[in-house]
Amino acid sequence: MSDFQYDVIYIGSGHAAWHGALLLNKFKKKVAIIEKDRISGTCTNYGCNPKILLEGPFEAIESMQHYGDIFSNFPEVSWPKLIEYKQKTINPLHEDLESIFKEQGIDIIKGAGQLVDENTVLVDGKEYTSKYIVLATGQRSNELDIEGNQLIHYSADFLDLKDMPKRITFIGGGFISIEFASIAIKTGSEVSVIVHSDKVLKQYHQPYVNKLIEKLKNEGVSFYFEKDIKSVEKVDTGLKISDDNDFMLETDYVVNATGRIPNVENIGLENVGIDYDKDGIKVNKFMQTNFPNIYASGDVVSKKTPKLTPTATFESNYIGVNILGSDADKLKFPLKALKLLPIKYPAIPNVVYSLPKIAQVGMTVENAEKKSGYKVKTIKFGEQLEFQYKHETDAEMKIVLDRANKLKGAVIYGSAADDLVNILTFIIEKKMSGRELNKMIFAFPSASSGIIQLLGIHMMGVEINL
Ligand SMILES: Cc1cc2nc3c(=O)[nH]c(=O)nc-3n(C[C@H](O)[C@H](O)[C@H](O)COP(=O)(O)OP(=O)(O)OC[C@H]3O[C@@H](n4cnc5c(N)ncnc54)[C@H](O)[C@@H]3O)c2cc1C
Ligand SMILES: NC(=O)c1ccc[n+]([C@@H]2O[C@H](COP(=O)([O-])OP(=O)(O)OC[C@H]3O[C@@H](n4cnc5c(N)ncnc54)[C@H](O)[C@@H]3O)[C@@H](O)[C@H]2O)c1
Repeated sequence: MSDFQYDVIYIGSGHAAWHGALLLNKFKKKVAIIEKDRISGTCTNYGCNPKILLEGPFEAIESMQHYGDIFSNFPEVSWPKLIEYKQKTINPLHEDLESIFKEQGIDIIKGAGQLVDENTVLVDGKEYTSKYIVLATGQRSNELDIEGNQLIHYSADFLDLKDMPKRITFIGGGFISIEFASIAIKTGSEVSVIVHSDKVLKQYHQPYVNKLIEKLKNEGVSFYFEKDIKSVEKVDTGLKISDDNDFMLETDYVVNATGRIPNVENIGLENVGIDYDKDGIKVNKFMQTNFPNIYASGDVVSKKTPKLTPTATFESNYIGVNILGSDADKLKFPLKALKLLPIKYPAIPNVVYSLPKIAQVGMTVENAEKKSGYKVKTIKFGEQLEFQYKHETDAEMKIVLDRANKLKGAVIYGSAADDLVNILTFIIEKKMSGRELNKMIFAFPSASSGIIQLLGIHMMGVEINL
């Protein structure tokens, strides 16, 4: 053991931290996690987990609706009871994880951590020293510098709303607005989405995004494009949202979902001289900051890679293995293979958890259409596999194949897009051929088996127009 109290200190306890912390702890490293809020970070407490829990009952009803008049009545969701259920299920998670970390021998230090020098972190007036430090402070909701800012709420507030307001408005056209609008409209609330530009979900295949927007509009969501909101004001009948021109909308509740910004302030970056920019902390290809013993991980990193839970987890494991150094030889493949090699991300699937979902992985259709040597095929599996795919007839996907008919990318529109995209990610990563895919046996009937079969036929280079 060195002169330091710890081998590794993590500032932040989200996915970018705890996966690596557990790994290092397993290899007898002395580890501490500093956290100023709930242990386990945004995804567990205020993000992915509560969101998917709230979406579940509405998705179940929507899948019943695909059966047309087979059902004569549809159940009604009690939002207050759903929130109670969410609180009962999600609220204990941070304590459960805290207990697990402590049982494993990881020290949990509650409070805001701030670097004092390259080996010292200050928490509530007490200093802790460590050989390595991992900065994993994540992001927070962007605030709009507009009049009436104090009347605006954020994603975490929405996920804890005891009663759904009669009228609710989301500002922003990204993941959070679209996912939450998909839920809110199902509760009978009057839902509006105000968008800065002329597009929503810019990074996704726009024909599928437009299909989703049309569906949401049909359900009653109002979209207002190219609006630059300048004020929110309390009026007798609710809240008035305005821009600098003549746009005005009355609502009861406003959610600002205009993006998230990295938590780089007040963590002592200046005390040490750690480089950062508006997108986060700068790192090299080994996830090290400009101080080799200080790493940054997850959402707080300035990176082109999507800021998601799986990428934060991947980085956390990668950093853990690199810190382990020689101990990494004891690790099993593939973690061992990461040791001291520059970080290399595999294909990263990403999903909009709207109703229905849109998922993308690998090369986009747009890029494939610009480059030579790639073809784009459309598989209308909702129509072609009507009963297997639970009567969701407008579900479909577009696949990108290279000259050898290997799968390079895909975009999926449909309620099972999240699971399907994982299968397609596997096929892309394993560079499977159509022949290899067709040699395998999959359970039948299932939504995925039929889709894989259609995919396999395309990957054999067979032109099909079913
Ligand atoms: C509403 C919502 C839905 C989302 N849905 C998805 C999804 O479906 N799929 C997906 O992949 N991603 C989703 N995300 C993104 C995902 O939550 C993040 O990518 C992920 O949480 C990043 O992990 P992290 O550890 O880098 O940061 P975080 O989980 O944000 O953890 C950072 C932690 O650091 C703590 N901290 C900050 N400063 C200090 C300090 N000075 N001292 C001590 N502690 C500090 C914070 O309190 C926080 O707990 C969603 C995000 C939101 C907001
Ligand atoms: N399913 C998922 O994986 C998922 C779900 C939710 C959140 N997230 C993560 O959380 C992040 C934050 O989500 P988000 O929806 O807040 O951000 P986002 O980056 O997805 O979208 C932000 C939206 O706000 C708009 N905008 C920016 N400034 C604006 C302004 N001044 N006025 C009006 N609109 C403005 C942008 O044009 C964009 O449409 C995501 O980027 C993602 O990393 C992921």
